[in-house]
Amino acid sequence: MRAMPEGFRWGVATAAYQIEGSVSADGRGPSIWDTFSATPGAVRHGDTGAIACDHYRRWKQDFALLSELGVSAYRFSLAWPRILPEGTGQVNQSGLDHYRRLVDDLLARGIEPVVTLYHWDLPQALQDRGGWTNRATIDAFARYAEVVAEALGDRVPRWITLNEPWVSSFVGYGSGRHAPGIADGRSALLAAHHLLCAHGAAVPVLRETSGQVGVTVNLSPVRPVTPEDADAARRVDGCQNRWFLDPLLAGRYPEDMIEWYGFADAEPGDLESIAAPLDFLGVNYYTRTWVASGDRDVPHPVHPSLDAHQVLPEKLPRTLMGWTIEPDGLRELLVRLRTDYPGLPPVLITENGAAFDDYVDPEGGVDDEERIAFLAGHLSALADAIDAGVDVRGYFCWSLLDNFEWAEGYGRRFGLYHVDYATQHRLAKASARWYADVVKRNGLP
Ligand SMILES: OC[C@@H]1[C@@H](O)[C@H](O)[C@@H](O)c2[nH]c(CCc3ccccc3)c[n+]21
Repeated sequence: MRAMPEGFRWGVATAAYQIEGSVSADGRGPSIWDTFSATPGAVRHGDTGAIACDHYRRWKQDFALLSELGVSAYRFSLAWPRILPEGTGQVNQSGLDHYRRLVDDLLARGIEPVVTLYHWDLPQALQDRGGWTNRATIDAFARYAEVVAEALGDRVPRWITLNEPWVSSFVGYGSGRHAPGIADGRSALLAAHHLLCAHGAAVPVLRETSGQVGVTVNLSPVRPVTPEDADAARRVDGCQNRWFLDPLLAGRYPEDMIEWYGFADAEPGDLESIAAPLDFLGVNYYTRTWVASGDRDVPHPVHPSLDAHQVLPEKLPRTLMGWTIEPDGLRELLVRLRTDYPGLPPVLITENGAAFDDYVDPEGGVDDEERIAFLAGHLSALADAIDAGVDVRGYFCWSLLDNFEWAEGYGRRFGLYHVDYATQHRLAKASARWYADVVKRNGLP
């Protein structure tokens, strides 16, 4: 038995654009993901979030699944375009009312709402003015945080300002593989900086509420495939991990990367604002990053697209996303955080999970043993990190439901519950029953 500490929070996570659907209902405005997914070739099979899991209408049944799992917390995101359809200006009360209902139902179930303000669905109207490359978007985000704090501030116990600023900036503005589909290195750096500044502007606003405040970053330990790749690996670590951890936790950008990028867009006061004290750090972990520079160095300044540099050692098992299955990477990254960042606040694992080729068998079940093994391995590694002294307060499995997996569309299933998109029927996979037992025991059997 690997028991987690007393009071450990067990949860599952989702995000608005990936599950809600109803993209034009009740005054919602368009987001950059509505625009991007409607762009031919942008998303596999031309999939979009227009319907998704129809959660905007089926949320009450889905919340019954949370009670079935017995989770003590549920992480989800608010759709900025439902609350401020133009990104700024007029507030849409219907949008706020929807999320008030969700939060109140969770509280009535004894489930802690952990609310992400921004999980990639920037209002298109803001992107029309440059989006995250426009410094004005910082103020727009701060105003959005004020509107949300006023509406929900008395009943949300934990706020997450941003989900994964690295993906929003380097994948959305650097590689172009995510919305808004821009492939420009300098835009990626500007977007990353303004996202961090937006986080810094929102922290004091959310601190006025009764809730704790944090931010979620995706972290991945970086390994060189051969010793000759060590420099390239250090740069990928600098881009993917340190470019966000250093400002957030130490109030500075990493020197080696400032030089590598020639970055000079921080204004006086920015870094102090970004480094606002956090009540917790959200960490999303999925895999290690393997880097082979080969005859090319890490391209300047964008994070190498995963295909070009993710030369995966053949011997390692992979998920359907092509990501290596490396549970010990979770322990490794948490111990590194504790070692390298003295200011590290308590940690929440705000995402961990995997996509496998789920199959509904003739008896109507999904016996996803690979997912159970994946989760068990990562929870064991998490227990090792906690035994090593890392202060981890909770774990959120990605995801409650199969959902819209961004550029991969619906072809990649991460859910504990299988979704038949033709009927919207939810079906508990074997992993859902397994996870419910882990939650009940407060640890691995
Ligand atoms: O890909 C699974 C999940 C997404 O569905 C979540 O919305 C997102 O927060 C999330 N982040 C990561 C790791 C970073 C990453 C995201 C997308 C593409 C490549 C790497 C994996 N996931």
